[in-house]
Amino acid sequence: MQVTCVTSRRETGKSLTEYWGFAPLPYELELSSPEPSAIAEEAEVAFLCVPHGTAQEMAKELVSRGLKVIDLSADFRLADPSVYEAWYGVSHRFPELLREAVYGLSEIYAERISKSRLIANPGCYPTAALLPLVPLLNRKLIEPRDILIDAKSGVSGAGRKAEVALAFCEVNEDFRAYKVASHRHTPEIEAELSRAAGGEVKVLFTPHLTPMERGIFATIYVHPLASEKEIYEALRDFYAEKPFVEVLSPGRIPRVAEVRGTNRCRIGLKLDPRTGRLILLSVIDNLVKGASGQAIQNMNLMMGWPEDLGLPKSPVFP
Ligand SMILES: NC(=O)C1=CN([C@@H]2O[C@H](COP(=O)(O)OP(=O)(O)OC[C@H]3O[C@@H](n4cnc5c(N)ncnc54)[C@H](OP(=O)(O)O)[C@@H]3O)[C@@H](O)[C@H]2O)C=CC1
Ligand SMILES: CC(=O)N[C@@H](CCC(=O)OP(=O)(O)O)C(=O)O
Repeated sequence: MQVTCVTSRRETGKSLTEYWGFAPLPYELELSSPEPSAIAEEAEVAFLCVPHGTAQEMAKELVSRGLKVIDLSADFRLADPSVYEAWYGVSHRFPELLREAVYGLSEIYAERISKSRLIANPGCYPTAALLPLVPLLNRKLIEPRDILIDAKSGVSGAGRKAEVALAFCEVNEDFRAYKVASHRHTPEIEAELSRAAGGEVKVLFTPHLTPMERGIFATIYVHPLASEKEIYEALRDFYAEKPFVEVLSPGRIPRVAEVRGTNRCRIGLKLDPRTGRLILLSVIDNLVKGASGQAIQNMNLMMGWPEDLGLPKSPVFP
């Protein structure tokens, strides 16, 4: 794969290495403005890393010019345009394209992704929550009611733009919940869980911001319908052939440091015998499995390449 075009409206004309010193050298690319016709001349695949509402227009332009598109925004994640409008405050202008888009949760929809030209890359919190829950709901090993998702994210989850609430002194040594009972990832999680359960599923989802650069830790409380051992074996077997999802033996608790910089999702589980609840613990790197890593995994699937091509599996520690 060769990167042929990187866009930015504000930094147009700067060399990529001047703007972003981490790019591998030598790299002669110059940042250009996001012009679909110019992008289409240079590329076969496009990753859209622009805000919600902006991506839909770009996706339409690029798909109609024959490109495969992986959209990292939420514009094609919610199948129902009225749900999208209710949560994102903008209408969907391309409902036909929305119907065609495939939700890019790689491990669950690999087959459909490989045949699609437009992928809705999942949100970071939904990726962490859905990977443990979808196979269990699908196999009726947990109840589809009273699912509580308590999730914590590093600050890079909010993007790179400057914002007072995300400045060092605001975030460091703090820990806060936000968008309580109103986060826009709730309908995304519910839509996928409902599909897996074959009926409507509602969840309580509370996101938190932690003073980490990257990482998501989701603690999920469910009512089990099978023993801890059966649930563990079902998850382990489901992901046995999947290169990036690792299911830990019951009682082994994953850490975000174990997935930092990788495309891994690590899942732990433990039954609380006192309450009868099962606790699922899921960790990902929000920027990799929660965003660009899963986007590359989806490109690999779309191109018919090995799924793990170019993707990091080992974390850097300490
Ligand atoms: N951070 C994360 O963990 C995750 C992010 N995402 C999603 O990925 C996308 C990118 O996120 P992230 O990189 O974090 O966000 P940033 O805010 O860091 O970057 C947004 C980018 O979009 C460009 N942009 C902004 N407005 C427009 C516009 N109207 N037209 C064209 N380009 C525009 C900006 O460049 P310029 O203004 O120079 O054009 C900038 O490069 C978003 O949709 C986000 O929701 C998905 C999963 C995880
Ligand atoms: C810490 C933080 O602010 N996180 C972001 C989620 C980022 C993400 O993955 O979601 P999208 O792709 O849907 O933007 C938030 O809560 O909005």
